[in-house]
Amino acid sequence: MTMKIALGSDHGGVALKQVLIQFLQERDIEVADAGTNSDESVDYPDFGERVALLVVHGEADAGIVVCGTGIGISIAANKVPGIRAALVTSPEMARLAKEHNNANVLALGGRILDDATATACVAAWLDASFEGGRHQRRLDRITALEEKSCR
Ligand SMILES: O=C(CO)[C@H](O)[C@H](O)COP(=O)(O)O
Repeated sequence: MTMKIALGSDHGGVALKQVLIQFLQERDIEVADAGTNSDESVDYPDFGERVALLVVHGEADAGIVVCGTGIGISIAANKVPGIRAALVTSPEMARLAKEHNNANVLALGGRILDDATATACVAAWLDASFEGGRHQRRLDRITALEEKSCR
C-alpha cells in the first residue's frame, strides 16, 4: 500500500518543502501539500495545525513540517493530541526519532539545513522502524500526560 505524507510549511520553509515533495514523489510516496505555496509571509501555526490534523484524522500516514528553524512549527504541531513531532538536524536524530519516539511528524528548518541534509533526514526517518519495548512504555506516559492535561 502506498504511504501518504502531509507536508506543510511557512514562507521560511516553502523552498525546502518543494524539494522534499519531489524527493518523496521519486520514492513513490503520495503527498498531501497543506501549503504554503509562496514566499509571502504567513504564520507557521496554521500550517503545523493543518498537517497535524491530517495525521491524527488518518488522512495521512505521517507529516513533515518546515519553518525557518523548524522550532515554531514543531511546537504548534505538538499541541495537537496524538502528534509526536520531532525537530531534527541530522540523519541520526531522524532515525532515532522513529526508533525511540515513533515520531509521526518530522520537523525541519528550511533556513538551517541544506537540501542534501534535509533529504537525508527524511530518508533516515522513513527507513527506520519503531523499536517498541521500553520506548512504547514512555510513549504511553506521554499519551497519559496528554489525557491528564486535557481534563
Ligand atoms: O522559524 C520560524 C519559527 O520557528 C519562522 O519561520 C520564522 O520565525 C519566520 O520569521 P520571519 O517572519 O522573520 O520570516
